[in-house]
Amino acid sequence: MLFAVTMDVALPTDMDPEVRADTLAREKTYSQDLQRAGEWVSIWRRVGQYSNLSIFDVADNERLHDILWNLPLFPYMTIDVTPLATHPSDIAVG
Ligand SMILES: O=C(O)CC1=CCC(=O)O1
Repeated sequence: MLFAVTMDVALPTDMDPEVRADTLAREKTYSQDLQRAGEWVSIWRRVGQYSNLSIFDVADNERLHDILWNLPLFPYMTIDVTPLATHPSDIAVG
């Protein structure tokens, strides 16, 4: 199942710099492991925002929820999920 997910990040301005650096490093590793596994298909920076738009290809809603819930940055994110269906005009479909 394909999903488009936006993640808006709002880190506390008074966050301890070491905690911030550690959280961001863990987020990167977590994301890249899932990209290598094929579930996190792509990640794009939304221009001018501390936000990304990502495409996920996962087994079901529960798997996506599990992935998002365990993001190291989850406590500092506003997340929006859009389930995707094939468009009949997609030339890859015919
Ligand atoms: O968009 C961001 O910076 C947050 C994020 C999600 C995965 C990642 O590596 O960074």
